[in-house]
Amino acid sequence: MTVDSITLIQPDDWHVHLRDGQMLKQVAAYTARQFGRAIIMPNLTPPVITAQMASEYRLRIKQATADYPDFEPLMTAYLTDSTDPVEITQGYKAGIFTAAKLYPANATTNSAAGVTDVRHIHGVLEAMQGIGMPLLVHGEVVSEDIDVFDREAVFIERIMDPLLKDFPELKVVFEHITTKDAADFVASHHGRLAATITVHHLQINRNDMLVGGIKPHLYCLPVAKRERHRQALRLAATSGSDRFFLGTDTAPHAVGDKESACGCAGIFSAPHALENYLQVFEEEQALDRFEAFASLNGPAFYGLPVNKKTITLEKVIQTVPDSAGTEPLNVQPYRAGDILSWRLQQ
Ligand SMILES: NC(=O)N[C@@H](CC(=O)O)C(=O)O
Ligand SMILES: [Zn+2]
Ligand SMILES: [Zn+2]
Repeated sequence: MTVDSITLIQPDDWHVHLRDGQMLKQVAAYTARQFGRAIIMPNLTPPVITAQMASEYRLRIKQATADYPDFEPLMTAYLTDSTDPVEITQGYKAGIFTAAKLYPANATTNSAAGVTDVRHIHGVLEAMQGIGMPLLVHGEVVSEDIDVFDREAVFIERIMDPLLKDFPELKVVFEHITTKDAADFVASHHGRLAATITVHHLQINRNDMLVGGIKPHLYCLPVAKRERHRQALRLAATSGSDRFFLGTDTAPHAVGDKESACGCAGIFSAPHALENYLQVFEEEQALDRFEAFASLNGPAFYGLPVNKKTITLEKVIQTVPDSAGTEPLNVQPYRAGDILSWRLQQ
């Protein structure tokens, strides 16, 4: 049976980098036009560490998305070695913070101020566990002796597994998983562990990034892995398990910073995120499971209501534009120039 349109409860994006200043102004609407809510990552310079900083940043996002007044940014706190548990819990209780983000120091973009050892934040995690505040984790070790393709799998045994044992009631989201190891770990864990899966990790493997010339616009962290991992992620996303949900990790960097001798990590996937995810579910013959992944599992995990609106995607082809924004901060959308088979009705 062919389907030519699909209507579902409006999805949320549980992992988004909107940046700030001019970049925020030029990328925010791409997220707001599709999603009801978005978990906003705090890795700005300087990072968002206080409730005051988060509420000011939230206002700037609301201004940048004024055309979509119903769009709700959900703010996160950037954890450092010296984060005060009181700051985090008060921010959560005041409704400013929805979650807190653990970046292992130097694991990814703007993570220099991240956590050097999880022991330093045990007090914060204890407090978060007590109030049901989710911990979002960039799950990669940073040890120089660990190959970059193994950093997520090693993180599971060295950090994630002990952390979950130390805090059995803590809600944890393993962000942007890229390996079969992580998908299996989440699926088999009986506690409050979930994972976001990006659309690019469902669509590309490391060959796409490296064969026939290096593609800087497909470089992100965690880096895309072997084909067997991509297949495992597709199985997990379409499995019907409520522990996997949509998180694009859209991470815009100016073209000049991507096409560089030392290019930044991050894929700007916001513009056609839903169309690409839907294509994956169609290819996996799992269209009937898309709404749970995109619109139901995330709110259930976070303890939030589902969105009231619905959206419709139609079987209409469209070409992804080559560029967004203005120089020198112009960005290249994921799959620029490709023809997509679905289109979000506006
Ligand atoms: N995903 C990325 O490759 N980059 C993100 C940071 C992150 O999510 O790790 C960014 O902020 O650019
Ligand atoms: Zn990350
Ligand atoms: Zn991210």
